[in-house]
Amino acid sequence: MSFVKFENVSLAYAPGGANAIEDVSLDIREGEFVAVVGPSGCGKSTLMKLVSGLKPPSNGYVFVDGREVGGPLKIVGMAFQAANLLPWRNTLDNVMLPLEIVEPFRSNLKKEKAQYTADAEALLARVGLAGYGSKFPWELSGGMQQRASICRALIHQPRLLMLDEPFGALDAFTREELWCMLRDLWQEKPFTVILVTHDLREAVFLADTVYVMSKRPGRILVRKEIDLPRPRPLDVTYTDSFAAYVHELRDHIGRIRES
Ligand SMILES: Nc1ncnc2c1ncn2[C@@H]1O[C@H](COP(=O)(O)OP(=O)(O)OP(=O)(O)O)[C@@H](O)[C@H]1O
Repeated sequence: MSFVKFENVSLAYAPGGANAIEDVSLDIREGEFVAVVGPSGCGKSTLMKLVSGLKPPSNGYVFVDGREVGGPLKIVGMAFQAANLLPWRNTLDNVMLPLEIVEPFRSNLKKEKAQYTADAEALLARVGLAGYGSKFPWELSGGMQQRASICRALIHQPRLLMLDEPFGALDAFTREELWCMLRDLWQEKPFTVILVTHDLREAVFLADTVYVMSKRPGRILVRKEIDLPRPRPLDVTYTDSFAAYVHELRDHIGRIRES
């Protein structure tokens, strides 16, 4: 049974205008780690907006957890390329923000404040930010801000984590560190992930399944299962089988760009 299901979904931002994505069908099972790659403007972020209920489809149906999506979903956590931490809140208060918004946490906040704070501190420690809760975003490096942003996306234990190029602005070493952080968080307690990325190595290292989208209007051209054993150490990125997956995906993208 699929957890996220698209049935022949198209979306035109302007009524009657050109489609941003067209006739997209896909099935994602609960706990699956999916990466979506494709040329710039192919509709990857549009796909995210449809899953999270921020945009309704112009045609077709989007289902999450067996129900048609009809508005913003609370079982979703999101993180983007910019960490977007609120500068006037310290790191701990940034991480705890969803608990002030999402039910049932919001109603229980006063009663459970101590427990929620302990949970947020444990999550920060889990990603290497123990002791940084009282620091403000501008006192953290870019990689630390992004770690905190992922903690904020996960604090309300969403069943679906949506990541839109979360590591795109980071240097190569920090990026690889954060791949491992995400791998470990997911491995420990698998939630469903949809990761939009331009980085094919990132997609192959992290995902169970990689979808390749065409140029606008975005369609799903390829669905590739990544059959590398888990847990995946970073060293797997130096193996021939890893390189073969990356080359195959690069060939698809190359052909799309030429077409
Ligand atoms: N709010 C909007 N109004 C009108 N058109 C939009 C809107 N958002 C996106 N588009 C258009 O829809 C298409 C898909 O955009 P989208 O942001 O989903 O692509 P993307 O694959 O995420 O791009 P990138 O890789 O550059 O981030 C683009 O042609 C874009 O111009």
